[in-house]
Amino acid sequence: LEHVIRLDKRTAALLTAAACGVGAVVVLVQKVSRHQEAKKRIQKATNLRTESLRRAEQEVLRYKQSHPATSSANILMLSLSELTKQLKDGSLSPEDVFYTYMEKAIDVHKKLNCCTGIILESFEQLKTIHSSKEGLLYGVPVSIKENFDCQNHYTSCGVVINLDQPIQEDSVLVKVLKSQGAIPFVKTNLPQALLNYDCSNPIYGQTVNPHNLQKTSGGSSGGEGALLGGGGSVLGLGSDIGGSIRFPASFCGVCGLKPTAGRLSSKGLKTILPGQKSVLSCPGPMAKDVDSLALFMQAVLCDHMFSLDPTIPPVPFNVQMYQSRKPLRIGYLENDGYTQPSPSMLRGIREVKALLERAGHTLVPYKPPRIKYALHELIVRGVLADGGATMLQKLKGSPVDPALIEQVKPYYLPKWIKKTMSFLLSPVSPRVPAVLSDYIHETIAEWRRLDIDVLLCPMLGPAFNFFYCSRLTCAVSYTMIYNLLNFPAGCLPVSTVTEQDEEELRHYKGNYQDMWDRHFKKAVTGSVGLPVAVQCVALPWHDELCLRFMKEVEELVKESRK
Ligand SMILES: CCCCCCCC/C=C\CCCCCCCC(=O)NCC(=O)O
Repeated sequence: LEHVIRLDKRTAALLTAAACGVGAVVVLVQKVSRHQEAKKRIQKATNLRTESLRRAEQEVLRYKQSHPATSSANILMLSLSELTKQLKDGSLSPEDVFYTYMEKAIDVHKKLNCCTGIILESFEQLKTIHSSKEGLLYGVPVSIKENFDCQNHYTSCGVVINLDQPIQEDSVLVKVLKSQGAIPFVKTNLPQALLNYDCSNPIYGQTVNPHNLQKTSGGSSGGEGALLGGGGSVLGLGSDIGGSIRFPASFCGVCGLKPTAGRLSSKGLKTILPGQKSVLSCPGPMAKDVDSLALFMQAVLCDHMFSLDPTIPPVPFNVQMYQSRKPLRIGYLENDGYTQPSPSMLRGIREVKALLERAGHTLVPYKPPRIKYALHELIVRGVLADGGATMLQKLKGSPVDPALIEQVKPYYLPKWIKKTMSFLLSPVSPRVPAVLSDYIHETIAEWRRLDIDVLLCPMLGPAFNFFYCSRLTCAVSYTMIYNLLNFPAGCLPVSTVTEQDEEELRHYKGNYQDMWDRHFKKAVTGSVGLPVAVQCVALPWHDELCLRFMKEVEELVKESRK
């Protein structure tokens, strides 16, 4: 009997070992085949991009040979309002404008890797564009961030799992832009899974900054920022859940508006956390000047959008509010108490504050109520309520991009470890959760108490060195708070980094003097000459007031340079 038991034990051990072996082989085979599948999909997507660029380049060459008199340099110098005027009165042809921007976009892409593909259908659209002459954007080539659905193109959001089928239908905003005579001509790059303010993914690679190739363009609408900053587009469409329109605008020296979420249609705009409602994502324009942002808003806030997406309040653009010049009471913020601004961010605020005061506005110091609570309790717990599980789901079967890895490492930890770490770290780390409350109304009450119309606050910058964005999620404090509050917020360039700013950075300590503060200092080091921006904010649904404030800052800065 003993012999039989011993034999049975041995058999059981052998069978268990064999089962484990088979299991391991199955897991390995699955992993290898997922990896192969991912490689195939990436190859297919990049081949499509290369082919679209090749065909577009050929078409440009053909056009240039038959139209040698086209004055490209002159077209590229025009602001959007001048361009639309000349297209309308016929002094410029849509063909000349289209081929000029197509050539320039390809050229900029070759330097900055900012496009995920050319929208070849735009060549067809150009042939019938004369029927849209009444449109506010007649003949204007517009660049589109990759996460907006465009018929026949992928909407990957930088993740391989989404490289499944090309999209069947244009997003609402793309349809509306076309009906206003705009020509969506190129799709632009973004970071893997969108929840990052760098601009790199395993499909299309890293987009770099037009002012310094050693810096990131910022993200997530980083392809837009780079293309616009490099002069390859005059108007772009981005999206923003934490600053993704404003970061690349700031890093690349262009303007961007995150409108009130719900003002523009998000139908056909892909996000990585569908159903997450605590912090709202929304589409918005990016361009070289504030008037272009306003023109975009005026064009898309039309009956066509309201009928394609009846969830959007049918409120057209308030031109009167945009053009008003009545003196404002302006709250101003120098340091939110969370991320200490870099010297150039702070100088930007102080210089603009002085210009606004000289122009007759009243400036009132402002501090966001309970910033740590808003960031930790409301934003982190809202966006990462599932411990990052939804995001990790999207990364399955594909390499994690080096520009994202530091951010997602903690998401991979088992739930019990995350909970224990959060509990254990709370006494030692000042940057870990607090309590809940009705924060939006508390903030509005503070605005009412101070009697302020708008807010001037720092905009993160200058452009970061590579691989720092994923280590510095805490630096979204100046932008993501307005997604949480759902206040419209825009940013515009006001200066460039000086030698003096760089010198002062050597003494930067940060509000906490912790690991993040040390990372921040390294992230913005070596930035002389790069753009410096400020952020302008208004109350919900007052998008036109936000733009009007931005416009005034833009004019005052321009005037001060004369
Ligand atoms: C430790 C406190 C930090 C406060 C905020 C942390 C929130 C953590 C979650 C993820 C990081 C978010 C980075 C956001 C970057 C901008 C993303 C964006 O706007 N994407 C656009 C879009 O999704 O359309």
